[in-house]
Amino acid sequence: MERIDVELGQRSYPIIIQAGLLDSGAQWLSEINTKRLLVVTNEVVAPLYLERCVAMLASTGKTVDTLVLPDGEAHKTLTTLDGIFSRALELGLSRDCALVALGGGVIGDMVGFAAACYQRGVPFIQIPTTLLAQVDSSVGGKTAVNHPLGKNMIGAFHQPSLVLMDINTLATLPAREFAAGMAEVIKYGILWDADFFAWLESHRDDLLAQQPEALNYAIRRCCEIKAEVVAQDETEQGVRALLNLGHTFGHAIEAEQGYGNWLHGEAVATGMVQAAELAQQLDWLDAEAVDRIRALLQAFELPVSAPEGMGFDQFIPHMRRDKKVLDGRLRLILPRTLGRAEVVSDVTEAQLQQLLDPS
Ligand SMILES: NC(=O)c1ccc[n+]([C@@H]2O[C@H](COP(=O)([O-])OP(=O)(O)OC[C@H]3O[C@@H](n4cnc5c(N)ncnc54)[C@H](O)[C@@H]3O)[C@@H](O)[C@H]2O)c1
Ligand SMILES: O=C(O)C(=O)C[C@@H](O)[C@H](O)[C@H](O)COP(=O)(O)O
Ligand SMILES: [Zn+2]
Repeated sequence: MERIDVELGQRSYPIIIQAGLLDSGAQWLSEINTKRLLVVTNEVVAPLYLERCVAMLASTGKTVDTLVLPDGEAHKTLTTLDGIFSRALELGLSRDCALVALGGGVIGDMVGFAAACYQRGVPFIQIPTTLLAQVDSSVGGKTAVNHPLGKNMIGAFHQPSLVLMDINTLATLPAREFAAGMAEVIKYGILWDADFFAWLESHRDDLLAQQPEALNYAIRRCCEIKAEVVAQDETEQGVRALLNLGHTFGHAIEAEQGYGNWLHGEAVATGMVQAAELAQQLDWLDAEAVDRIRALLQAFELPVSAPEGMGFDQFIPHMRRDKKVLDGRLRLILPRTLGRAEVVSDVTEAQLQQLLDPS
């Protein structure tokens, strides 16, 4: 069992990583001061894990209700959120309830946002079941839904009270979703920890085979980094923006292609290569480092170039709406070297055009 604490004063919480936790996690609920839980999941995860999750939660003596949502990024909307509120109200849940997110990042982001809003805020618990959710989205309290004009545009910072990760749930994850999670894993190596990046390169085959020790280490290291960054800067006033490496380009791809057509991790993989290429253009990063980033992502069969037909004119309207824009200026996260990223606010549109419309 691994325990990592996200240190945020009164909003601190533990991340517990353990195989089998879906059945054995009840002890961690003792500090959640509520008698009623609403578990929200989706139609793919429900048949796999809902019954076991409910049995584990109910063994604490709490009353457990459920809600099963449609699956997919296209449903990460205000309309779906309204369904969560309706279910909670129909059940008569008051402020002393807690919501439980059982699923990937889409469920986690929506349930977290519902918890931030329902009766002006109730606690929530993350039980992430995708690699992406375990290494990234279940930690740190960014919650949101999408808007047709932009990713995660409507949301709130609302920290979970507990994160329970059962790595056994990854056994049922489709290969494409596993790869998408690896994009965010590789992100931490590029932006924060060069040794971790090198470890990922040298354990590539173990990770591709989903060898448990390698997977466990990768998940733990990502959670440690995310916990450290979030503890320093909960609401992205500074260092937390680095976790957005590749996302200005990536979110543009997701929105432009239609939510769900490119997976978040796939779009971020391409966005990180674009950020690395831009850093090379600025003489920050040498060609060898860019090649290493590209090669590691490609080893997991992640895309490393923009979708067909998507150039400067398609990227730029989305990029101008990015949440990091300040005073009308784009702020991009670029790798300075492998293992260190920085916020840059003086990239010109001409430089972006050179990157996005090559030839
Ligand atoms: N809040 C954050 O800090 C943060 C960080 C990164 C990403 N995100 C968000 O997370 C979302 C992406 O999350 P995701 O990649 O987990 O996608 P997802 O939630 O759509 O899950 C991927 C697919 O796997 C299915 N699934 C989930 N668990 C499974 C399991 N154990 N076995 C089989 N199938 C399973 C899901 O139903 C879905 O079809 C995006 O909306 C992204 O914006 C948020
Ligand atoms: O936790 C963060 O901070 C991140 O930026 C993590 C990202 O991987 C994640 O996709 C996040 O949801 C993006 O945030 P946004 O503010 O750009 O919507
Ligand atoms: Zn992300």
